[in-house]
Amino acid sequence: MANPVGPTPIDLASLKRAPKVLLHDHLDGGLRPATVLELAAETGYANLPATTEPELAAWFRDAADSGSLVKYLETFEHTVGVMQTPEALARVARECAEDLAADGVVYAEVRFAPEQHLQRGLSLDEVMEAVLAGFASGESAARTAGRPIVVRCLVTAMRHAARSREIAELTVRWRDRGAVGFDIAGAEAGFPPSRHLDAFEYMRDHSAPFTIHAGEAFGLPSIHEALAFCGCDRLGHGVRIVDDIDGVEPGSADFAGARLGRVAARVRDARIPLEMCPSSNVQTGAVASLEEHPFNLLAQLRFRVTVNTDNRLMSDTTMSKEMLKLVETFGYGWTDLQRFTINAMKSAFLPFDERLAIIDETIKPGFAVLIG
Ligand SMILES: O=c1[nH]cnc2c1ncn2[C@@H]1O[C@H](CO)[C@@H](O)[C@H]1O
Ligand SMILES: [Zn+2]
Repeated sequence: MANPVGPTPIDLASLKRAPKVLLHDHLDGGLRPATVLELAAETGYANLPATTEPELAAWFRDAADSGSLVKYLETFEHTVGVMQTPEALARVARECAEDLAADGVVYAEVRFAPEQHLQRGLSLDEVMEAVLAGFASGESAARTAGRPIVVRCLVTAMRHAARSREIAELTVRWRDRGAVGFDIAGAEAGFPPSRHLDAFEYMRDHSAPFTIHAGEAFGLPSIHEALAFCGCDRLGHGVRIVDDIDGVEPGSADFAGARLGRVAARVRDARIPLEMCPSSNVQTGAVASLEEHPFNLLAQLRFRVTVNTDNRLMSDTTMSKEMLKLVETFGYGWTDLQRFTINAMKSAFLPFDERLAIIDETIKPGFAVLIG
């Protein structure tokens, strides 16, 4: 129904009502601080760097604010450390679905690396079972609370390790039970995507999609490899694609003279989705500040940009907060936010008919109310 008084002002409360789509969110980067403390007590994890909820929340945010991806990733030791039992994994997954739904996310792909959750003897399949059961239970709690959400899982392999082929097989094994795609994550410099070619070949051989963290802490060659050698369907971050665009001054709003190199042109022409995570990129030093984030340049040049959280705990963020930051920095309105949201839904690893239904039945009507 149209809003008789025109567009709703954009603030955190109205953004929470907007139907949002999240493609890049790490399960082990989104725990509630209180849950980290409780799980540590329950499972006997003794290495937490703080003992109260506010101190722990601040510790994650400040430690992640390091300007270096490698240092940023060190904070995951403590979240992964408390996610080693089926009960803990299921609880974290359930709360993740509930928290996203409460923020107005209607579709989410949440990723994690099963190989990091074997410290207490679980098998890879037991880890998958616990996490997917947690998502299902979170979905049903959200439905009961009147905020329905669809949550699917992306299965990540760690790029410094050597289990990616096995993880790709795990993904395909679970694909009809909620695992919709595969990913590689972890430190990027020194660990190029081409180290994991056999995993990507396995995915392609099984007609199964994957995304690759590329162009975050390392430059254009990483993006080129991810596309040309590995054949990824989406790019995690991909911010360094800006290195292949000339003719625009950093921070300038004049995009008319932009010239795209071959890789950037390929990304735009093939409509390769970019999973952009603004706050995370500032924390890891991938960009110097939000003002200098290439999100707006890429959006204006009509790359298929999407808005994501990456790690809600480390960045003290939500989808609504990421959108608010973009609105405040670049002056976006509801129609821009709707475009980014539809970009994301079109790029999801969900079957086409299900994507279309969410766009037509949830996203467009939800934004229509706000646009007025
Ligand atoms: O922005 C990122 N870049 C690369 N790796 C990441 C990022 N955020 C999290 N992880 C890594 O992915 C693992 C599985 O979820 C996390 O444990 C963390 O090591
Ligand atoms: Zn990530």
